[in-house]
Amino acid sequence: MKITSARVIVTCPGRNFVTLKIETDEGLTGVGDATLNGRELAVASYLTDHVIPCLIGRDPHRIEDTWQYLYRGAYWRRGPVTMSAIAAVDTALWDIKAKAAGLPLYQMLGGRSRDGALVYPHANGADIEETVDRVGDFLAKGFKAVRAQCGIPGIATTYGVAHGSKFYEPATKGLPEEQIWSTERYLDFVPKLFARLREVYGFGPHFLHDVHHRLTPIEAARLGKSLEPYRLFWMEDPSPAENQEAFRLIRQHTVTPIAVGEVFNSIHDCRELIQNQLIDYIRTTVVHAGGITHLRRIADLASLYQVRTGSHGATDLSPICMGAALHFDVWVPNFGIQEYMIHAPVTDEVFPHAYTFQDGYMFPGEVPGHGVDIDERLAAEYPYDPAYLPVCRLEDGTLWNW
Ligand SMILES: O=C(O)[C@@H](O)[C@@H](O)[C@H](O)[C@H](O)CO
Ligand SMILES: [Mg+2]
Repeated sequence: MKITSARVIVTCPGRNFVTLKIETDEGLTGVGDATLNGRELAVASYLTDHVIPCLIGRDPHRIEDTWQYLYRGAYWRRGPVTMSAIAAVDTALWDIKAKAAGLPLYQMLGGRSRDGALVYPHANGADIEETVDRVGDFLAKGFKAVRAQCGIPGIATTYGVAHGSKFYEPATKGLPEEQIWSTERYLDFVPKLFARLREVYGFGPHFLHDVHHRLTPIEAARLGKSLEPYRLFWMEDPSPAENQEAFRLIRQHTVTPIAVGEVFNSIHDCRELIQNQLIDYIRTTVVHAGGITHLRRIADLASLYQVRTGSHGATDLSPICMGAALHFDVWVPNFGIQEYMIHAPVTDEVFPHAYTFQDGYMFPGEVPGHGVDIDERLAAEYPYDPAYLPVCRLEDGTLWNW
């Protein structure tokens, strides 16, 4: 089999997505997600201008060799743009390989380790009682784990909380929105949210919380300690992780489990965190961490240290990434949980998919490949619409981590 053509499809059904479609001389096609929120066209150009010309004529079955060719062959290694582009190729090739075998992708990875993947959605509200109600809505739908984020008194805009009645969505149209942050107000407030959630729902459901890189290590340690009575499933991204060693300080102070890695793109970003057992869950994804081929390497390293997977699954990762992730999740031995921030109906229409949700779990489906496609005719009706992630400032104007 040979790759005869490949193209990038940029579309905005509700939000922007970048998709790579690879075609072969045997009529089999595969698709991969290449979406990098707020920097979409950089990956589209990387693929169109620099990667696709190298793919034509190659054997699509040689996934590992193609991965190495694009990683080592570029000379300039790693980084979110490069690794998202490689991921798109890798995902599309796994899709083709599984379709050629007539098998769902998880069978190509080694078969099922479990029936379905435990998932968590996002509940958010302007105040504690609204957040408690939103969590209740998800529990009523059968979810067994829910992430809770809440507006903080005295801060106009809080990470993870919707403006008005619209669903929360990270990127906004126009130039980056500026948000204000107060660590002091946040640290005082968050334990009250989880105290109330445990009071209302008891200790049956799993609760998760995303700090979104806002704290210094000692502040993160304080938050972890103050949340211990509420037994969170995890505290996510408590502090920026460029300095992996910094997590030792957090770890020494608290037994609240820690999840990190949605912004990582390489095994080297998390090697020390994993080998020193400074985290409990690794959140690298198919799209931003070099595809299934590289994610598998990260998960295997993590398994040696009893670190489990908890892949990023926000709406800015396309249904193609979600489909591929679910095949990975039902296979990977050291699975923890999968994020499932539910896509808008218009997104689902453009990306028809075989995956389903039932009683707190998601199932990748049994169709050959990863089970997600793109309706190109419909996609063309939603042209690219530039949007940016917000930026964050402290109350005195200092630029901070969003
Ligand atoms: O855990 C999460 O889902 C978040 O951290 C993301 O929504 C993140 O803000 C976006 O993916 C950024 O594009
Ligand atoms: Mg996050």
